[in-house]
Amino acid sequence: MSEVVWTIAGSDSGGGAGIQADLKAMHSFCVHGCSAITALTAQNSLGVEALNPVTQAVLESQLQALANDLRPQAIKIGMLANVQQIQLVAEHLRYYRDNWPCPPYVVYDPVAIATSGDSLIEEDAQDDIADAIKTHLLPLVDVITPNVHETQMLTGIYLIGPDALREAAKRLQQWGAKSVVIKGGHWDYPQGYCVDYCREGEQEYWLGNATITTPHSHGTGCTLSSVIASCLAKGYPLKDAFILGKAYINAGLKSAQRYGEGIGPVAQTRWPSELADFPQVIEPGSWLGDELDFPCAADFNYAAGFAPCPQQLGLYAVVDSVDWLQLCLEHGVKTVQLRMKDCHGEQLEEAIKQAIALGRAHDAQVFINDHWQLALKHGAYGVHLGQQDLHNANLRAIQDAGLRLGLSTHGFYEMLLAHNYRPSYIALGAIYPTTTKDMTGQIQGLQKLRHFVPLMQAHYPTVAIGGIDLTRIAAVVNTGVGSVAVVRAITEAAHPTQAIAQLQQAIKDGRSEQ
Ligand SMILES: Cc1ncc(COP(=O)(O)OP(=O)(O)O)c(N)n1
Ligand SMILES: Cc1ncsc1CCOP(=O)(O)O
Ligand SMILES: [Mg+2]
Repeated sequence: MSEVVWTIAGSDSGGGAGIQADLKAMHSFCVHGCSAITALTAQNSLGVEALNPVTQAVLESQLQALANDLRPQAIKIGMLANVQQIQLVAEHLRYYRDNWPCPPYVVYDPVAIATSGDSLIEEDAQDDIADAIKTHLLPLVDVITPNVHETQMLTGIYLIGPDALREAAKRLQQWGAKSVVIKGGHWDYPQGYCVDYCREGEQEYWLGNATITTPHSHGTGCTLSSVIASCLAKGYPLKDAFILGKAYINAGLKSAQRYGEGIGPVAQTRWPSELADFPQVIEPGSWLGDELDFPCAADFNYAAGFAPCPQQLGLYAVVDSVDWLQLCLEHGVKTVQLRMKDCHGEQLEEAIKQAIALGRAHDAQVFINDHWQLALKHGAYGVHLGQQDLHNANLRAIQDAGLRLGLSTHGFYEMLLAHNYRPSYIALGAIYPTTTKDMTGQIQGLQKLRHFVPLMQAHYPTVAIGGIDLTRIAAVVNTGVGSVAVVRAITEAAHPTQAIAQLQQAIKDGRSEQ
């Protein structure tokens, strides 16, 4: 059953923004959208002709009907036309928070001005509205998604550079919003780029892409916040929800069309699957990172990438000893990783040397986990690193020495971060629960793997890892993933050599069915 998401927002008679956009975006992300309408705006592509807020009773009755039967996993709030509506919605949200066993995520897009430049709040009450938002609504909001104008209107901070965005986001958090996404669509900093900022608790990250030039951008704010709400409802972390929202908007801007004589709507497409539509995670040392003055110590060459490895890595055995490594190689496994967590000093170095030599003797791809210095020293085929290692390892040295680099990822944000480095392969995990490693909160499931593979495999060899065994391997291979990495399916099998043969056969069978 799909998740339920509400939009509490205004109707746009022109069909491009408001609840019309929200419901279409929710449909694209496979959730069931419900609506409580705050105003029946009279709009077309040229502007807003009337606001027509509904009465308190009309709004109240819609919220009651939904609460009685269709409890949501997430609520997106858009246009609230006046102070009374803000207070009413806040009262309801407080009730859900205090009384429902699973209160919904609340995503608030503080719509104040339409793309046409027209106001969407009752103009004589602007200050009162801003005060009511801060006092009543923000303490109940998980994510607020203002654009630069709305951020300035709410905080009074003029957004001249990255530090001003940080300060404004902190201020919105002080008023109660847990996370803040500031949309850079109107920021144009650096020129020709759209840079968005997210502050989640104490953490911050920046996403950027070249500006997509089209006049037809009506409804982008409504759409982005609806996608974020839908993805939160589906269990994605905010980082991934934000990225999926950006990719959806980028794809929509690229195919936006004119309807009417003015500003057309962003197109509502489908779940994004083209890497070219995804934003870049901006890191220190990248061009955008330099433009934003991110402090940078390393001189990594982002453009150069890492040496390639075969597109289909096949069965990928991850083992913790040279004996296991040898057994796998002798039984035809061509991709093996030495993952030794409790071995140090000379013993570790000796094991790594032997593993590299065995890999060469069997003409196989042997990756060394974690110990990149020893892998470099002894000329390994490749190194496998986790996301945390990216900031400690000397990636430049690994790159210059021609070693392959495999990177772990756990979702869209980490995939895009990995993509910055142009690694030799990208792994996604854990697909299923596993006892080999604590992956609490990081179980991806098959559905996410189904999104990961088409996005990545035109660009990288892909690997699925975590909890995969003979009973699950067919479903995993069916996603089109290039390689299946396993630990226990081999090392805890009653007959490991037989298990290797069966796993290899399952991969072969799965491929021939594709
Ligand atoms: C193929 C493959 N994918 C992911 C991992 C996990 O690596 P990492 O994140 O470095 O965690 P540890 O393995 O070091 O616990 C992997 N080893 N192999
Ligand atoms: C190292 C690692 N990284 C993500 S899941 C995992 C463990 C996979 O082990 P198993 O195949 O036994 O579930
Ligand atoms: Mg590691």
